[in-house]
Amino acid sequence: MNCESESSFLGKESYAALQNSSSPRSVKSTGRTQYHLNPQASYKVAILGAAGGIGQPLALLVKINLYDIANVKGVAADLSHCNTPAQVSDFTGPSELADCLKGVNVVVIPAGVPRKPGMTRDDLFNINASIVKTLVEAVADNCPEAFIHVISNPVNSTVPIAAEVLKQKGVYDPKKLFGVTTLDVVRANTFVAQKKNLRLIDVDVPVIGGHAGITILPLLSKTKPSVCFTDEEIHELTVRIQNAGTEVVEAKAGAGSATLSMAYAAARFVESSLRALDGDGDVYECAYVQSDVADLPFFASRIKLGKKGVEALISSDLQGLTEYEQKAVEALKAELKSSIEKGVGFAQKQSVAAA
Ligand SMILES: NC(=O)C1=CN([C@@H]2O[C@H](COP(=O)(O)OP(=O)(O)OC[C@H]3O[C@@H](n4cnc5c(N)ncnc54)[C@H](O)[C@@H]3O)[C@@H](O)[C@H]2O)C=CC1
Ligand SMILES: O=C([O-])CC(=O)C(=O)O
Repeated sequence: MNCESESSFLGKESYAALQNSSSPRSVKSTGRTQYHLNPQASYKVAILGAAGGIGQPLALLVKINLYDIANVKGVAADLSHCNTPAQVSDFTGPSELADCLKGVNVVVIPAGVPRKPGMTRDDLFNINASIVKTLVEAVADNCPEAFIHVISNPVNSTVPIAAEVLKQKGVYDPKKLFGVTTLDVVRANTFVAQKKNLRLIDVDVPVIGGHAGITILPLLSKTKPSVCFTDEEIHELTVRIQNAGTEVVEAKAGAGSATLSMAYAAARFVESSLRALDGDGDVYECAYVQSDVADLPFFASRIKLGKKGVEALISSDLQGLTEYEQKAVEALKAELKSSIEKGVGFAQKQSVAAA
């Protein structure tokens, strides 16, 4: 089955809700409250892992091509009754993956297993590394020009795996590969607004580094609007943001990790990507990408998104850091480096084994 969105990727109502409840800097900095995608344009988004805890609510917000190894027909049938313009199609199993990906502009990958209490994200490596590798190979074969959003954990390693796979296939464009760290920003904005009694819509905290434990580093000194924090508040907020995923894993007590907030965050990142593809010249998000801002090959920072993907890395966020933040940047480097090397090593070994 093939599908195409008729006008915008979200139904009018979902799109408006998302616009009103998220606060990307770009929207505020231009004084705009809403960006409308070109009604003549048509974009395709595929979700790989669409039957899962993240995939289903994400599909509600971004209903387009849904793929899973599990049956995704019911999810598609259910969503198809929403009176929103985007069409939804379902694809199940490896034999339908190529059809799902043909002509797609944005591929979102939440396929893989989630954590249970007591596990680290890295404990998911053995299962999720192969899943991401296989799916990215299919992306390389069927829609090599697409923006790729990697959600599957451990993101610090799965993104380098995806990069190696794309290199092996000869189609790597570092500007189009993203580890999705939007949830870290969403959490930082929420927790800061709560703590300081600010309007949520006004708050924007850049989060840099990676997506696990101490590699998640909110730059509270760069919060917009400018806010004064005590040292205790900075430490408490930083630790809460770093452990927020674990907070949800423990509260769910074995039933998985964050799904609804992740779907919300992923929909925001998809929306930003589509706005960029559509020609909006003012789109900024944080994401984990190939980078040169911190002596590591991959690093999360604010980026400017354009039609061709990453247009600029906003390295100025790393200047003028507080002593606390500088120490935290230095402290995260060893763990992030080792996660990157683990991902690269895995992909290279697999390639040698296959040769
Ligand atoms: N980047 C981030 O901020 C976050 C990342 N995650 C990660 O997202 C991933 C998914 O989480 P959930 O949706 O809660 O898990 P889930 O288990 O509910 O769903 C995963 C889905 O992936 C599917 N799947 C497995 N192998 C596949 C394959 N080869 N091809 C296509 N689909 C496949 C499964 O059938 C399932 O429907 C986990 O690795 C989790 O750690 C979760 C929250 C936040
Ligand atoms: O904590 C997890 O395993 C899922 C995740 O990445 C998050 O919620 O940030």
